[in-house]
Amino acid sequence: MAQFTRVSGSVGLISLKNPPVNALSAVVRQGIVDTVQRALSDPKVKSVVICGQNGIFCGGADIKEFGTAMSGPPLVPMIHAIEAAEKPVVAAIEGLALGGGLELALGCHYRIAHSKARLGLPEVSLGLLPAAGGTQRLPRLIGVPAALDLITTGRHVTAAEALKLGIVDQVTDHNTVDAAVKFALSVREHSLNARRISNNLCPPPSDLDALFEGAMQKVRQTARGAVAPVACVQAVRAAATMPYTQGMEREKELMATLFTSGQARALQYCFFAQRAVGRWSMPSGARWDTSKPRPIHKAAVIGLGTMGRGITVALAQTGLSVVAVETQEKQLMEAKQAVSGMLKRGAKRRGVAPVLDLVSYNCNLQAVADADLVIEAVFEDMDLKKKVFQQLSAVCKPGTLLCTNTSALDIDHLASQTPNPELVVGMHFFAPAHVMKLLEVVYGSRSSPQVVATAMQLGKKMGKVSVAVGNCRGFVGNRMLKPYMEHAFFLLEDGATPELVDQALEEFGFAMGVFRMSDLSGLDVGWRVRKEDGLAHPGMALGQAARVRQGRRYSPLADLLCEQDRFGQKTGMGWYQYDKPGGRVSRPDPWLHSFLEEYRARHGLVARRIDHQEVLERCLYTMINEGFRILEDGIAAGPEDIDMIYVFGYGWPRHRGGPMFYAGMVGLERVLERLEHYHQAHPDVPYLQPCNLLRRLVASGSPPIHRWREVIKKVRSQL
Ligand SMILES: CC/C=C\CC(=O)SCCNC(=O)CCNC(=O)[C@H](O)C(C)(C)COP(=O)(O)OP(=O)(O)OC[C@H]1O[C@@H](n2cnc3c(N)ncnc32)[C@H](O)[C@@H]1OP(=O)(O)O
Repeated sequence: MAQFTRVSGSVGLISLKNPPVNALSAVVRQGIVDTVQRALSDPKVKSVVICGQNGIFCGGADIKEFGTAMSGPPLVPMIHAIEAAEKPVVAAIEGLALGGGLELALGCHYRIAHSKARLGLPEVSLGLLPAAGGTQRLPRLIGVPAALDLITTGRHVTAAEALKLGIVDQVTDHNTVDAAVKFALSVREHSLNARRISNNLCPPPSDLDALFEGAMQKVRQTARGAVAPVACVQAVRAAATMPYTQGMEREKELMATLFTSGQARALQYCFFAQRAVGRWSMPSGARWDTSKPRPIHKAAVIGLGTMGRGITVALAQTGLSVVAVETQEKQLMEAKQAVSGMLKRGAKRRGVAPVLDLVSYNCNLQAVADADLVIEAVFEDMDLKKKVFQQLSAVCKPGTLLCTNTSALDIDHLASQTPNPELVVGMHFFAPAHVMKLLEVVYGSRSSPQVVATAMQLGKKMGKVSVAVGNCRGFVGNRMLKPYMEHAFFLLEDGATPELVDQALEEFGFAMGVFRMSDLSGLDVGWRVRKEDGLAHPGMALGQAARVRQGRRYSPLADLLCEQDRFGQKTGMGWYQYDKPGGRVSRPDPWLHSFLEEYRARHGLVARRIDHQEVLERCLYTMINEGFRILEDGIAAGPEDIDMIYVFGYGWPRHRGGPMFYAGMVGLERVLERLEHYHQAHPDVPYLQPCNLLRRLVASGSPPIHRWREVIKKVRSQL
């Protein structure tokens, strides 16, 4: 709602009240319409200030309302009425003015911001555009290039940048409402014509066509199939080329296409899912709101390879004191140099001093004795990790949390090496660990809720999206990756090339196709795991039995490449070729194509034409099927957890919402039907067998994703 008071004799003060961010819900919009009318019709009121309660101006339209039938007064006429007012209206911007909130402020005649406020039009990240006049007013106010930047990226600007750009008229370090009231008193007699942004023309850019062509090219390159950034450019073009009223029509038209697009739904789902994963729960009933995290003052990292270095940087950047341990002196010195470099570069980017002093380096495990939390990041080898956990149990002070960065190994087995298994938890970071936003927090059967809460909170402090998951081989992310990759190999056997598979996945929106990704992360990683699992060893890839392992279809293609030292980028060849070891630009490799032909001939396989649809269905639907198994097994609490893991850790296109959301968009019946079809064609691939939960969901009428938990509960209770 909105409250009205008269202050300083003649200033009408309208204050938005809708905690936590004063979103413009129907009630708030109605409140604004009513209070503005009251202020304008009150002869004692000579000017008006609009502010938000609790230190926040406005977080924009109420996103929760987007999926519902809209009620209450619409934003556009409401903002027009404010702009058309004959009394000066001043926006007092504290905290945030985002989306519809900033558009409301742009309808006011003046804007005063607190120095700590942030402003922006982030609609693009929700699959929308600023359709309450934002695409038409902002370019008129600050020019086309700056408006294009803000609207297509959705980035927030500080008050200082907003002042420089001309979005706000004044910045204050003091009480913003007091400053705005004072300002409103000083302008009460001023003419308002020039202050109505919609009256103004866009400052003409020098080469309009080149500017918009460049902008369009840029968004098409970075958007990976997202439609909103393209519509944003089109809407700003309308501002630059059309009178205001026509521009508003164009804005409305473009918004209508976006609003009904699946992408907007997916992106809005991601917005809420990202927040929902913070409200974690465990099968024991322990929850985020009943488990209190422990304070962590000092952390330690054991093993300073790529992962350990990144984790050290991420911890130090939160302000924690970190002991970094690597037993070999030479590697320790190399790691110290690398970590210091990363800290310096990070600090430079953020315009702060590097926190080099927070990290101490040591060859001796004894140095972690007084740490509150230790993260083990040694080589992915169970025996080695077990040894480290045994040593840590002897060295650490009582109560120290013991965390492992394993990407797949059994947390319970590691926990059993310590006298206090309740203190053990997985913290699975993604490389590079100081950059990637995802953290899988893996609880074992005996991890205490307090320990999980501590790991989740630490992840949040590091700026990560932390997702709590249960313990199983590969946890959530890597467990689902296995059938996805396996199917990519089968597709090569059946007639595809790495280029074809990658192109289908990249056109779908993945940052990188499965083979390019495999070359980047190194083929040897998976090879080592398969060898440990008894699935691969030299010579096994020959003969008729080569394509059957443990009673099911197996593709030895990746093993065969590894046997020839084709480990990907690091060796300059893998699924693609590179100009040198460590090279990054992939090129199709004629050697690989002949190798595939020979391989198929040797095994009596006849290559057939594979299209993009088959690639997507076989790779993605098997991955999705495994996601349903994960839900059934209780490894993830809900589909949002899986989706956020894939969006933040595996390059799944955000505008497609994550694999489970995507399954809902495709239609669960369709996913089930295609899995059944492929399973019939490939009965030796168990991953293709539709899982029980998927069948149950379809049998329950394919409910929307937010209602899956009800069915999941029933299925779990029957297992
Ligand atoms: C005609 C169309 C015109 C206009 C279109 C729009 O205005 S679209 C909306 C544009 N605004 C945004 O995109 C802002 C979205 N919100 C945020 O980016 C952040 O929430 C924000 C405001 C920066 C605050 O971040 P913080 O980390 O402090 O808190 P958190 O994100 O956890 O949010 C707290 C709770 O508020 C809910 N919420 C935030 N913004 C909105 C919103 N615009 N509508 C509805 N709800 C919103 C958020 O979900 C959190 O809720 P909770 O239940 O606690 O999880």
